Amino acid sequence: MRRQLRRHAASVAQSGLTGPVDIPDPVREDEPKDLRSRWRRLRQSAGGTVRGLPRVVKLAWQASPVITVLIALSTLVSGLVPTVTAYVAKLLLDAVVAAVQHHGGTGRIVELAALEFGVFTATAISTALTNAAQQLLQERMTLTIRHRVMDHASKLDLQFFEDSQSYDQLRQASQEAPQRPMTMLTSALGLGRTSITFASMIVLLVSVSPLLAVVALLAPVPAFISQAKYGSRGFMLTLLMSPVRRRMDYLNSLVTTDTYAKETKLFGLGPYLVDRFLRLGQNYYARERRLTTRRNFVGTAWSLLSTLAGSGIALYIALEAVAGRLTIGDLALYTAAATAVQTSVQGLFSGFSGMYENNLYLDTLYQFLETAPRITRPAVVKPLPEPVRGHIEFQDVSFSYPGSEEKALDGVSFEIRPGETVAVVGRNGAGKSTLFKLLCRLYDPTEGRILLDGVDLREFDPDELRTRISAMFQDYVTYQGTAAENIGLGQLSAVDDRERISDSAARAGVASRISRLPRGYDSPLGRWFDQGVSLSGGEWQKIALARAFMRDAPILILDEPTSALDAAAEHDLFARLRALAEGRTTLYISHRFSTVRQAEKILLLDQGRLAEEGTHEELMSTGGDYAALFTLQAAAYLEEAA
Ligand SMILES: Nc1ncnc2c1ncn2[C@@H]1O[C@H](COP(=O)(O)OP(=O)(O)OP(=O)(O)O)[C@@H](O)[C@H]1O
Repeated sequence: MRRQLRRHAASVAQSGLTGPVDIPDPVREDEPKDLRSRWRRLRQSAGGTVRGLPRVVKLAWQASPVITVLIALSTLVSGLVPTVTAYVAKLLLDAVVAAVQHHGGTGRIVELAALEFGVFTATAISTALTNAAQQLLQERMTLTIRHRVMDHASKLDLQFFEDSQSYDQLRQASQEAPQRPMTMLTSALGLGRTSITFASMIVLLVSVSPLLAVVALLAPVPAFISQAKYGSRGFMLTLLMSPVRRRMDYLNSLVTTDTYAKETKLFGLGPYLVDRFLRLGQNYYARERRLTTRRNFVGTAWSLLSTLAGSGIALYIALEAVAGRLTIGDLALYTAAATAVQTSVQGLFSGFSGMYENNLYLDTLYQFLETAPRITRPAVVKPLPEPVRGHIEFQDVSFSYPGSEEKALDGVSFEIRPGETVAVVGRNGAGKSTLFKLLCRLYDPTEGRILLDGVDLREFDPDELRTRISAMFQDYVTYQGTAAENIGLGQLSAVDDRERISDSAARAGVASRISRLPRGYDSPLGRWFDQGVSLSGGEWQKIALARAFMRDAPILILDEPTSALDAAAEHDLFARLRALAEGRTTLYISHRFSTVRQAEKILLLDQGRLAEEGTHEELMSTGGDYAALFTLQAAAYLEEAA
């Protein structure tokens, strides 16, 4: 079923922004015709349904053994309650009839009434216990799972986050899955409770009349069949609709989120997006309505058959009671039992389908938890040299992103001496950021190797290695925290070290701006929280730079550090870069050649290959691509100046 659904999901309304809003019918696979293959299919889906159960029980046990036992016991009790209640009611009725007929003897009636009171009290207590236990277990299990998901996500490779399929898995695992194990457990408990009621009722009925037991069992079959048919269609529809719902959520966020508001207004997208949302919603509703109406009408027709059979039997029993072959109590018992059996058959079905659906979600959760990071500590860890000198060597390094044929880096070799300042340049998509990611060991090269102080990066502990690198990426984070936190997070151990934080801010050229904030370093930044200060793009970039400067690491990596800075701030930063980079090996990416020329070495990448390497003067004199690009930019400035 999953494969089928995935096929359809892909064909629904493409990107969601344009294209058709129709929702195709789920195409059902050819139904198996012969009995044996039907049986096999039933077994498969039943197997798939209960597969997840042991894992869930284990989770519940880990979350709280006491509550788990309590829930199991109360399930047993509440499963028996309807049968015991029906039986006591029968005894009571029989006693009443006997008393009426013999005019007197109310002692037994009082006893039975007391027993009935006892049963009701036990029911109320067990229901209250079950509810409380379920709520508590829900909280604990959700917490346990969210913690496990978060913990696991924090250990996964960057690749996992940059790949859309696995990222989807993560979203599902963190948003959908945490509630599922408890829902699964609740379904399973419901199933257990219903099974107990069902079995005990049948036993009770057999004791009254085996024929009645058979009839009571057969009467709900038509209703069961219609439930099964429409129930599974409903589930398929829900899954088929999930990409549609996701699209609707996306459209909704485009119109209601601050970051999109500017463009939405400027391009006049509001009415268009609202209209798409509405059309998708109407389509969705129409499908839902069709299924719901059919399910209810056809379901009712089928269950009328059951009602007919049940009423016939009730009449038969009534006549038998009149004839004195059955008691009034038996009549009452049958009525109660027939209703209970019918409800439990429906309960069994919905329990099964609920478990089936939850199991699909659980599969995703476990798949996610089983994903192992590839970039891990080697079996034999080489300790990092003390101190790290920062001698970097790329030896014939090639790299393709997973799932991509193209090489983002292709046979790149170069060497950077300790303490050298290197600029990496090249057109968009040339592979500059990729080179940085490899150096931080966020990915491993597909071919070749990268050496730090003569040792392959893969021989170090990756976490240790990263503590020796300060980096600022192109898509730096703007944390919704105070100015001090935004900077201090660059070196967690010094997050409270105000002196170091203000020193880093000064180096990034943002100290005076922070001092002008209402509460200085304690001012909250960003608009998510009350009284947060909105910074400009360039100011945020300086904060990110300050964060990179927090770490006193031997390697400094800056990916377009001045892309949002004004000309004066950029000039100021590069004028000080020498001092800032003192004693560290520094690599930076920049598209502005005025800032590149002062680097001790320039690497020009072109479509993943290292096309040119040297100082500004050397590259200018060779008259290659660098010289051409430099002249192009310089000419533009000169023209403007002229
Ligand atoms: N996560 C990714 N998955 C697949 N391909 C990627 C990924 N990131 C980048 N690429 C591809 O790798 C190539 C190099 O990208 P990279 O980001 O290294 O370029 P860049 O030189 O930094 O470009 P820019 O100057 O635009 O920042 C591009 O063709 C890009 O499409």
